[in-house]
Amino acid sequence: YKPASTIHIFPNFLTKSTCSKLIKRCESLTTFETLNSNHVNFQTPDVSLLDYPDVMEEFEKEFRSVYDRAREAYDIPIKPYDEFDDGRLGIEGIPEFGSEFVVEPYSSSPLSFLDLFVVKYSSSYPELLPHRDGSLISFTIPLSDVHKGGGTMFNNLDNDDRILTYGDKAWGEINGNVVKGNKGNLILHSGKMKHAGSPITEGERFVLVGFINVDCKNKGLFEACKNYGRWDGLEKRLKDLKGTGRKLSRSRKWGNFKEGGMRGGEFTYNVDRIRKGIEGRLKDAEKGRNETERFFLEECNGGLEFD
Ligand SMILES: O=C(O)CCC(=O)C(=O)O
Ligand SMILES: [Fe+2]
Repeated sequence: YKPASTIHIFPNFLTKSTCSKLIKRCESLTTFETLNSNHVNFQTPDVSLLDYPDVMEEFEKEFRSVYDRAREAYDIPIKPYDEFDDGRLGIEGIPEFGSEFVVEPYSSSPLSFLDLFVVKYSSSYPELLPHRDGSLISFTIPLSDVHKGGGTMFNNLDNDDRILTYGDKAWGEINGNVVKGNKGNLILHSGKMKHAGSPITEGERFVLVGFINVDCKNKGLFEACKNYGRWDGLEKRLKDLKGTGRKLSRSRKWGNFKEGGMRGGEFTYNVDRIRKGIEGRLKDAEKGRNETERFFLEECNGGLEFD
């Protein structure tokens, strides 16, 4: 494995015109005036593209190739979800929540978006404080470059040893511990490394941010991170939906949780059961049963190196 502390940069991942198109599209959907409460602890003025299937479709090719680059960067094999699923998460019909909440348990890719959103930083919201994401893998793609300051700060980045670029070396610049990639660059990093949105001092900064979920059998911490990260958002969505008669389902296409109607092969989520599953995963991970688990435990899950 490459160290989880490596920041992977793919220059010119999106063309400049795709970046502008995406900003325009988002501005037609929101004024970016309110904070997105889906991100429980670190809210940003953003629009979640997962709520807009037509946008997901319009940029499908680009979004899908994020998965390809993530697999390349983190050596993630392509396998159907069924092969990984050992059933321990306990997704099955349990009456507690009634049939109000349903999910589709299968996904054809080990990767899926926990969230995918465009943030707008401006004088009214110039920065995002240091945090870890719920996701094991996260990414940012700068969509604009007409601002001063900005960029993504990584707590423990004191030189560019941790940066791995692919192809074109002219990716942008590093100032202290702030990575300021050029417009359209894909910057992949572990969500478990502490990072922040560095303050902008002038102009506006649009950035596409994604939280990537990783499914992988018998890799305790993969699972722990996955479910731990998923928990906040899922719990919030369940709360919001309770009593409304609306349903929560898992989109087959993108593997993320979405509001939606009933589809074939669905199961009911039992919240306590999921919580138990998550706790079990975390315990397994703490025991460090195998090399992979130890690796992620030490390197990814808040080891001292990352504080
Ligand atoms: O603005 C950035 O570069 C980082 C954004 C971020 O970390 C997040 O939205 O979770
Ligand atoms: Fe983040």
